[in-house]
Amino acid sequence: MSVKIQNLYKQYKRQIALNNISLEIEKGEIVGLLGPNGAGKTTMMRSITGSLSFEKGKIWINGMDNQKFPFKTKSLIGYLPENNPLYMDMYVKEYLNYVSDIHHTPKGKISNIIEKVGLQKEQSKKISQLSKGYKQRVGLAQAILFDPEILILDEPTNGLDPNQIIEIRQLIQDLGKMKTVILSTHIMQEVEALCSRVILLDKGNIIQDRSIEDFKGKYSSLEEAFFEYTHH
Ligand SMILES: Nc1ncnc2c1ncn2[C@@H]1O[C@H](COP(=O)(O)OP(=O)(O)OP(=O)(O)O)[C@@H](O)[C@H]1O
Repeated sequence: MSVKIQNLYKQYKRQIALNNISLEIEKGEIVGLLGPNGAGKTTMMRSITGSLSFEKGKIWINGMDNQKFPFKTKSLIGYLPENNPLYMDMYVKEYLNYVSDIHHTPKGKISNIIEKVGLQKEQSKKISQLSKGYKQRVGLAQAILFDPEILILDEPTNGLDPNQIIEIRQLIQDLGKMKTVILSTHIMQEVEALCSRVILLDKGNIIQDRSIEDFKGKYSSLEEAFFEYTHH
């Protein structure tokens, strides 16, 4: 099992963000993590990456408890956070060199990754000078640079133009052939194009966890299914 969560409970002051959720994700799955605003998606992703502490429950990454083995489990996960925090004053290559140092990755891999995410023409620019879509590509590059087994992507195509969306989706699809991917998005087309399974969170609870076909069920589209499951 790539990711296993048992009875995960997280509360921010009086706000329950995750209410005893449990799930298992197999190696090689591309799972769509859906839910209305405030459902708990980012909280769940940050808990898996080990960047957020939680009150109750356990998370295992490749069988290792992520609270007992924070360094080892972190080294298995590439994470593209929602707001894609980057060092704006750094140049693209300089930043990727820096990330590569942190993960002790061979420097030779950087040019390969730059090519993979389509940053060749922008690689000598300062990050602050890049368009939103290219900043997103730098975020993806840092997430995959150390070849993690698990990728957690929070709205990866947010802010990209239609051409870039197609390219990045293709990249995610390719990555999904070798890796476990957890993808949070509000774009149902993206879920349809990439995911085999959907996990739907609402108010901190998992209200659906099934194959994309079963999730769609009797509804005419994923949008309609989402609406029916979450509109109360
Ligand atoms: N640092 C925080 N302090 C207090 N409450 C928080 C904090 N972070 C999140 N929350 C609350 O926890 C709940 C879950 O938030 P979370 O960001 O995980 O939702 P989300 O599903 O990622 O939402 P979105 O789709 O809007 O990004 C929300 O009610 C949110 O207001």
